[in-house]
Amino acid sequence: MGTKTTPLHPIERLPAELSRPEVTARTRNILRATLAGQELSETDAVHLFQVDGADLDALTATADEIRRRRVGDDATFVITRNINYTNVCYMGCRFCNFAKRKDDPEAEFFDIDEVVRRAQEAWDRGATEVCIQGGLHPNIPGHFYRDMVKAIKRALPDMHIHAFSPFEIWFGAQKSRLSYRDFIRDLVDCGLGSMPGTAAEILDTEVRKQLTRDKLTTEQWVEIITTAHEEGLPTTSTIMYGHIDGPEHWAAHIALLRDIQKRTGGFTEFVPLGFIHYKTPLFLEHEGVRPGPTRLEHIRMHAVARLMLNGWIDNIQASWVKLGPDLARQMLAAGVNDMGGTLMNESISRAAGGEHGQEMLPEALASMIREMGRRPVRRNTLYETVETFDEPALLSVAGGLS
Ligand SMILES: C[S@@+](CC[C@H](N)C(=O)[O-])C[C@H]1O[C@@H](n2cnc3c(N)ncnc32)[C@H](O)[C@@H]1O
Ligand SMILES: Nc1c(NC[C@H](O)[C@H](O)[C@H](O)CO)[nH]c(=O)[nH]c1=O
Ligand SMILES: N[C@@H](Cc1ccc(O)cc1)C(=O)O
Ligand code: SF4
Repeated sequence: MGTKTTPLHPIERLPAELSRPEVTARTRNILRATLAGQELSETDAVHLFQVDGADLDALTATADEIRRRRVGDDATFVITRNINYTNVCYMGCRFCNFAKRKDDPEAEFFDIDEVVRRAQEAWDRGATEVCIQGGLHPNIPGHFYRDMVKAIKRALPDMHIHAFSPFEIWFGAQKSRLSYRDFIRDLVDCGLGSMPGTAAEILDTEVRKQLTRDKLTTEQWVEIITTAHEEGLPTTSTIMYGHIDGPEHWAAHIALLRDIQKRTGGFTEFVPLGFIHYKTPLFLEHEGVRPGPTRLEHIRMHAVARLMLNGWIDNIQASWVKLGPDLARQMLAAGVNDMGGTLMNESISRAAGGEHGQEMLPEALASMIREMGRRPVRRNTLYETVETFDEPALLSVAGGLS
């Protein structure tokens, strides 16, 4: 773990967009240095997070080129089902409208049989993964997490269980009176396959104080993620952006993820999660909170992440449930090589007013990928190929993004 991965496509190619006279010298120099293999600094990332026009075209073309060199033209997705076993939660994150109180008519709690039933249904529909996350329900006993993992594995030994954010790990460890390490080790022994790197939001103390009362601190998030990686448990990495945050926070957040990856090598991917604002207390009750990222901010986030994480995290995922299918597809030209999962069910974005549905069928994801001139590949959670789609790619590669 922690070793730089070797590029798949070492062929050098300078994107034509870099030579256009309208591109500013600063942007051109940063992008050339990055293409030559130099690490993108936080300061330069902050600059790139704000570029427009020809500079933005040069940024996306560079991200696209680095994507091609690192992972080629395949674009992946996974058949997975979200199981949000409870929405009962008292942590009071202001950006979250998923959480409900116990006596709320919309409060939900699935017992373990129901979780297994949903996993079985997913398996019967071709899923290789279940993505399990939930609220921090005060009545959950510490052994609930291990019982759930064991019950799914008993019924479906080959199902990959991608479950429990660092915040749920914090909660479960506390309830079980175990250290993070012992709690995680036990879950791995029971069959946990990987963890979502959610609860990251913006890894900055000041921003976190405003987003949420009691959420895990930056230091605790890093400690739990690092412990998981040390125990051989891979995790994803995420950022939730477009509310009270800005370019400095984004650059520092991704630099922190890069530092962790240099030490552990445990991140499978980076997933930018645009803030869905509509029904959230954060947006409705506070002045000056932005209504999620703009289209250009989405493009810059995926592109700059590709550049900053070059050589360290090869998979940059677009979340269709946050972006919508149209924008998610466009991200494939801005550094993205993964379209995430089919999901089957989705409650978190929907509760916040998200309008992009609950499920994307494999055929729909594959045709989005083909429309961008790329080859669809169904993967498992660990990015191993499960199925390739051999129809010839359409030649109509979409043009510039800005
Ligand atoms: C809802 S929580 C579930 C797991 C656990 N309760 C936790 O907080 O880690 C999972 C993640 O959903 C994301 N999320 C919640 N509300 C959101 C919103 N309005 N827009 C975008 N992402 C959101 C956050 O990144 C959060 O960490
Ligand atoms: N489950 C949600 C995802 N992505 C999860 C991925 O599909 C998959 O579990 C991961 O790629 C594992 O490798 N993204 C969202 O924005 N919302 C979800 O609910
Ligand atoms: N994409 C995350 C999971 C996730 C789930 C729900 C969300 O609202 C956001 C993200 C992961 O696989 O690690
Ligand atoms: S983000 Fe997670 S911890 Fe925070 S309120 Fe929502 S469900 Fe609870």
